[in-house]
Amino acid sequence: MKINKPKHDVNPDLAKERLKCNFNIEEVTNIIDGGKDKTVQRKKIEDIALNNGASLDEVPEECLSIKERYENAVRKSCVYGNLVRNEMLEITGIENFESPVLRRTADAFFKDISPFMLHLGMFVPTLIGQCTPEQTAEWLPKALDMQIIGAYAQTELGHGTFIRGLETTATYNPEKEEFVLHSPTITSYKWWAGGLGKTANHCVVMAQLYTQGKCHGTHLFIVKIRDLDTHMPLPGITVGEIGPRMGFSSADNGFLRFDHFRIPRENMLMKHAKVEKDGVYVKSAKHGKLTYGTMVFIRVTLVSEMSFNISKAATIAIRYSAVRRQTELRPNEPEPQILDYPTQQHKLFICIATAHAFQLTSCWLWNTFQAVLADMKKGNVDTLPELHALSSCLKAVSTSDALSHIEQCRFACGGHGYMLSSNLPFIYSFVAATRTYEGDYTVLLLQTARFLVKASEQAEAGKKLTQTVSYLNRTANADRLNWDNTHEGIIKSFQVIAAGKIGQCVKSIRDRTASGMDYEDAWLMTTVQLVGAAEAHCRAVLLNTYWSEMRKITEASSADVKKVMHQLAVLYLMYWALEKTGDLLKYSSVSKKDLDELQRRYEELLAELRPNAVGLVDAFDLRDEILHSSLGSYDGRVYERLIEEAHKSPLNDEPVNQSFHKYTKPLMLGKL
Ligand SMILES: CCCCCCCC/C=C\CCCCCCCCCCCCCC(=O)SCCNC(=O)CCNC(=O)[C@H](O)C(C)(C)COP(=O)(O)OP(=O)(O)OC[C@H]1O[C@@H](n2cnc3c(N)ncnc32)[C@H](O)[C@@H]1OP(=O)(O)O
Ligand SMILES: Cc1cc2nc3c(=O)[nH]c(=O)nc-3n(C[C@H](O)[C@H](O)[C@H](O)COP(=O)(O)OP(=O)(O)OC[C@H]3O[C@@H](n4cnc5c(N)ncnc54)[C@H](O)[C@@H]3O)c2cc1C
Repeated sequence: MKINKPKHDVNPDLAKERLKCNFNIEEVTNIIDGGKDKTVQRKKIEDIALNNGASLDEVPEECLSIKERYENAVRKSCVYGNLVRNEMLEITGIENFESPVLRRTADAFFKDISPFMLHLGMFVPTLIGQCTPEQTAEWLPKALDMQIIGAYAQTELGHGTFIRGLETTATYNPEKEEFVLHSPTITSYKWWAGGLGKTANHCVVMAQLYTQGKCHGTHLFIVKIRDLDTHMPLPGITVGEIGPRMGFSSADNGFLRFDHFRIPRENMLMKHAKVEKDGVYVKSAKHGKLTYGTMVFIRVTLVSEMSFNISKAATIAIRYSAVRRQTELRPNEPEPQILDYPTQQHKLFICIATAHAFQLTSCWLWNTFQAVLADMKKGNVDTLPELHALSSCLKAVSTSDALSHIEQCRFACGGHGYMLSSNLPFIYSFVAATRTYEGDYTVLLLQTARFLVKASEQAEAGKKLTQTVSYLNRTANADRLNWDNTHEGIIKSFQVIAAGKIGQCVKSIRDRTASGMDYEDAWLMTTVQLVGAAEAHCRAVLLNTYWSEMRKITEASSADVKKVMHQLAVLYLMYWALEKTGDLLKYSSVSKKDLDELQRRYEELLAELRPNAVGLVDAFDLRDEILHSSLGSYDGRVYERLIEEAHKSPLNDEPVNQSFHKYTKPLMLGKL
């Protein structure tokens, strides 16, 4: 495999680590990419991005003012967008505009985020999923060619989670064959939409549809908000940026208010429902929630996005841990590499395993999503509820796990991990948002819980369940599982934990309704348990999917690769078993002795993986331009880079800052 040769000598400790690696790194890279041809394609696309002005910053993004950051991000987005349009999509195929490879190369341009991300990330997918063929022909080519730039404006100041509570109205006027968009209250301001504040000239808007005096609930509309030539907001539109945030600092999340703003009837996205010229409302959808389709799509893609973010953080923290030496273990011996500490390995090796677990699960979820889309094309929506339940819990758990693992990576890098130049704070604040957007963690787990409670009742009634909950058919009446200290035994025990928790929720709801509570209150009182049950179900799905997909995908691999991939998956199983010992004790016959044995094996496994740690993160094949990290570069020049980055601070532009003469000196002299 062609590696990008470092310009400098590699740090000797890191070089030694690479000699220790006992498997073929390229083979693992190919597995992660989904095949050798995909690796070749990825590298080709990365070359295009990296040879054409990536990392265009003279001054680090974070040292710029809010305005400069935004303007710089727009400049780079245009260079990048042009490359996507003219060169990269040629390779991926236009239908793969959401390819993870494009997403990955975007990181070479933006440490933080592109103001155009939501254009490709949500606007275009909404057009694809919600337009009639005529509307698709009208809007999609323009959007893909970036003749129009869009945002996705759903959330309002008053409501994000509860979509049915949105207040923006779209009232149909049959005389003029127009919808009138209006924001009737302060809480109905559209709020948060990425790229809306300053960049977009169009947006998809979710609004309550009124026609013939009746509200038909939320529907989607495409709205031109700015003049294409002057970029001035159109009359009736108030639009702007919502202000500084924890992350997303180079983008322009926006607000939007409509004052009786008129759009043609054809601008309602009419794939699933339409309003006829005379105002008659016609619903063609076989399922009530198809207008939520873009959200399901993004939730599916976020699982792979989390794998990518964990792999970046793990690469940084593990390379750094090989270079960093700290604390004398024995007198007169060199300080050990911090990677030699089992506590460090405990923080970090799970990150490698989790990146693999999420990658394999995301491929499986993507295939499930495609199968559901194919069913829906044939008019069958029966498989949608299971997809919604799966994508909801996997989005919730993958974003939440990614966040805590990335935080561990930062902890693992000590003080230097707190530096923006390490890139860990950027990765962390980006992922922190994913736990909230596209459906908050708790809210999405409660959606999965609704599905699980129904499934549990069906299992009780002897009905055969769909694949991801079929374990309820086998375990619904099981009291306590006989502990079986094998890999399959651990997976089964997680299924029993999930079944036990779901069963307990059903019982709590029934007990509460039996004692006179109405169903809504009984459900509400049980929500803490329901969130736990949905999380447990998600863990069972993740463990089972990772294990079975890993075995499938490594069937033809070399013995060494098989071994290390197997070790990672076992580490993942053991890590979660040890994290959930309380649940295991409650729902299985596991003993203290069994758990002690599991702990011992886990610690041995950390030591077995230790020589391959750097090789495993090298296999993620994240080029320095994508990692943007003073701590995680391939050559391990950690200290040199920290000093180089320090010199870039604008505060070092002059030896004495003017504030000394203005304020500090007068204070010192008592002349303030
Ligand atoms: C061009 C230049 C280059 C630029 C460089 C860019 C480079 C980029 C390269 C590539 C791009 C790739 C990008 C990939 C990364 C993507 C990043 C995206 C960033 C996204 C930013 C964030 C965007 C947002 O946040 S948008 C807003 C999202 N909002 C939400 O998610 C709201 C959450 N709330 C809900 O979903 C719902 O309100 C709810 C589900 C909680 C409740 O809905 P409800 O009240 O209507 O329903 P009920 O609870 O009553 O349920 C009734 C019934 O319906 C079922 N249900 C609910 N939802 C669904 C569904 N979606 N599908 C199917 N069924 C559903 C529910 O289960 C109930 O069923 P029952 O059977 O139980 O009745
Ligand atoms: C960086 C970022 C980018 C975004 N981009 C976009 C965008 O491009 N377009 C767009 O439309 N939106 C966007 N959003 C908005 C985002 O989708 C919402 O913030 C998100 O869906 C959460 O909704 P909320 O803010 O209303 O939270 P709330 O619903 O107010 O949640 C607050 C708390 O209440 C809890 N809660 C709420 N409802 C329930 C319930 N039923 N049961 C139990 N607990 C509950 C939640 O768990 C949470 O702890 C973005 C948000 C962020 C942070």
